[in-house]
Amino acid sequence: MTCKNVQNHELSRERERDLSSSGVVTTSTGNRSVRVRIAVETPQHSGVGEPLDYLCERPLAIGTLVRVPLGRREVTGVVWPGEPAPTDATFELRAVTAVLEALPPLAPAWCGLVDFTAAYYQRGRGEVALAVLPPELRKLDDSQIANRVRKLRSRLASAPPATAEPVLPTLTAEQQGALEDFARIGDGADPATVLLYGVTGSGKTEVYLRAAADALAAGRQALVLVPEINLTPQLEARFAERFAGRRIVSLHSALTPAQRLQNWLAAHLGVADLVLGTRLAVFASLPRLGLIVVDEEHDPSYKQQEGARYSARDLAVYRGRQERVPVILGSATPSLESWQRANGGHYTRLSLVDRVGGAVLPAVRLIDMSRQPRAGSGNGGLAPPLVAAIQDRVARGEQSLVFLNRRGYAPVLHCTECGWKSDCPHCSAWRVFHKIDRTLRCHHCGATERVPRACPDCGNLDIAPIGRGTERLEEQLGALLQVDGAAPVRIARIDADSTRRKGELEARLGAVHAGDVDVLVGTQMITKGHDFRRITLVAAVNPDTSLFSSDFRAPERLFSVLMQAAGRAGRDAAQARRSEMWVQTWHPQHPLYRALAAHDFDAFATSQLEERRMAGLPPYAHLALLRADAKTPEAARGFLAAAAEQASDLEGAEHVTVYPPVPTSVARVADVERMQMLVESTSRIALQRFLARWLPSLHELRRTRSSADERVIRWAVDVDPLLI
Ligand SMILES: Nc1ncnc2c1ncn2[C@@H]1O[C@H](COP(=O)(O)OP(=O)(O)OP(=O)(O)O)[C@@H](O)[C@H]1O
Ligand SMILES: [Zn+2]
Repeated sequence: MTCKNVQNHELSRERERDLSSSGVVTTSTGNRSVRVRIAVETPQHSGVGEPLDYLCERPLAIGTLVRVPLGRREVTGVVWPGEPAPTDATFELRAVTAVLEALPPLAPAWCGLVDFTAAYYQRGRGEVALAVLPPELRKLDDSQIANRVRKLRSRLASAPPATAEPVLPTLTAEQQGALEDFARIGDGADPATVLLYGVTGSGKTEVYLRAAADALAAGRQALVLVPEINLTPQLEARFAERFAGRRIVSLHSALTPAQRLQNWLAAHLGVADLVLGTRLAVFASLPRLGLIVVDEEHDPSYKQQEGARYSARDLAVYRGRQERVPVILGSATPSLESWQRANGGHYTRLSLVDRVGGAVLPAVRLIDMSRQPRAGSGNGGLAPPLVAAIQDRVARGEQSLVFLNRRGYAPVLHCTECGWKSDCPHCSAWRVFHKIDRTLRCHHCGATERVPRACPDCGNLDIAPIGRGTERLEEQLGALLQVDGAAPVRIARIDADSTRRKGELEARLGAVHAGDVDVLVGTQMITKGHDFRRITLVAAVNPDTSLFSSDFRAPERLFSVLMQAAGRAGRDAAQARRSEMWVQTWHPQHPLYRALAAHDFDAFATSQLEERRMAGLPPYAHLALLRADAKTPEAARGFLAAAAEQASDLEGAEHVTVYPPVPTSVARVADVERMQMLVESTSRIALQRFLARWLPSLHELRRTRSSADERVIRWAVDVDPLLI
């Protein structure tokens, strides 16, 4: 489809608005037809975000899926709420080609969620609607969908095998109290949003399970969101075990298109009782929705980073209010946004301050690296007391977890002779050395090359890695931990590289849970959510790198990652007292580490919120980022500057501040230069209104800047951006 076709359609809609009629027109063939408003997927750059009008022989229920012509293609669309534009009998609208009747219509509330998402994140409604439906729905015709529905229904005709009633653990007093409070506040006409603030290992999952059981018992469906479902097979298993007689489906991007459609259908038809999914599952169609849980609500992966850049956590809260369903946001380290809302009474805070079974949180040990032997003295940058402490654990048959948020062997290779470094020719970034397959890989554009035998600039044979990633850490630990005559130390590495093959992650986690691993090495993948039972030592070997980042959210993220990592140690009460969290740092006096050592989230959050308030940053101000990509930095900057110029003339401009364009943190990726411009307002509504006035004109601005040195490849807006 070309933009022109869309525009033509749009233009004719403009003309239609001038004329009114009963909504029934006579087409050239004499059939009486009604107008229907249909959301279709139009590309964002076309500037057409609103549903389009079509003709149909009969009225269609809101939420019905249809096939309609759009430009030269035929596409899937959804009958949308709202009045079609008044009719213009002289103009012939195009007709709906097919009605997908096998599928019950989507609920008006679902359309409302999409409407909100589109308006809030400044995208087209049709684009959002179609992007969040299973892609298969766009490909199948009515009889194929009917087939899928029939198969699903017949497969589910028999009730799931009834199994023995699961044995429920006796609730702790805190869990009991939280559930009672939850039931009480959930009873009112306006179900509450609850922030379940529970320290790591306090048994938040049990609270979710009970709340879900109540919703199911009341004949409702429960939606449980998790940050990354493939990281939490354990959670899936716990729900499956607890609700053995119920239908549980998962919704996440790792499913095959056919599975995703099937699971989505099970939710939409109301046959699934429980939906467990990642951020996209917030859009699941759930006719009997009765509860929404957002586990690890602080997790950055709830924010979509392309297309409509929505926050599934925030949409869950919106959806709960709209559908009058209680929402539980759970975390040991809530986002500062949620924490502040709880402080302000917008959310009800329920706290679990103790770990289950009397387990205590691990003692935090800050190792001052300036007092340790320097790297290069054979210790691989690992403090000798830490190595000794891990050795002790190995000898006692306990597990350790060593955390480093950088994969690969070394972040850069360099030539000791001429100073050459392994930069990426396409990005403003180094290419990472992966020893396992002797490649240099750019983690931004994916460019991969064999490691050169000699320096490409001077031919020197002596090229060496600088710094360390998880692959090297694994190698160093292997060398340092092995004691002569002792059994080999079993080290497992879990990161995106080591778990690329299907089943590999489950296998490695399984080995850890089974006790077949002594030391677990990995990236953030291993620090969140897992209920490890045998880990008594957690170490963060290089957390300082994010201490002085320019991103104002970096301290919040670091604190949360470290607290979550610490939370993997000592979860079994029997081992808790000898559990430790080690932090290698050059800044042991830093307030962030001090708060960590005291396990004092409240103190940390309070001081961060105060800093944010003084600096006028979220949650006290509201932000949007306008980004532009172009072949040259000048073109990207020029576009943003011109956009800022336009902004200054708009109504409501006095309520927002538009900052000058700056390069993004990695300014060039795959030969594309990226610039961004921050837009800020103390009022969320003022910002929303302003963006809605401003952004439509940028499509035109982009078209007019067409000369080779002015052209931008794309622009996009990110409302409530997480990464600045
Ligand atoms: N009432 C209970 N009685 C006995 N064991 C319990 C009870 N509640 C939870 N547990 C167990 O306590 C452990 C920790 O619970 P859970 O994993 O839910 O913690 P969490 O609060 O989600 O922690 P994290 O934030 O670290 O993920 C689990 O092994 C769980 O089975
Ligand atoms: Zn690159």
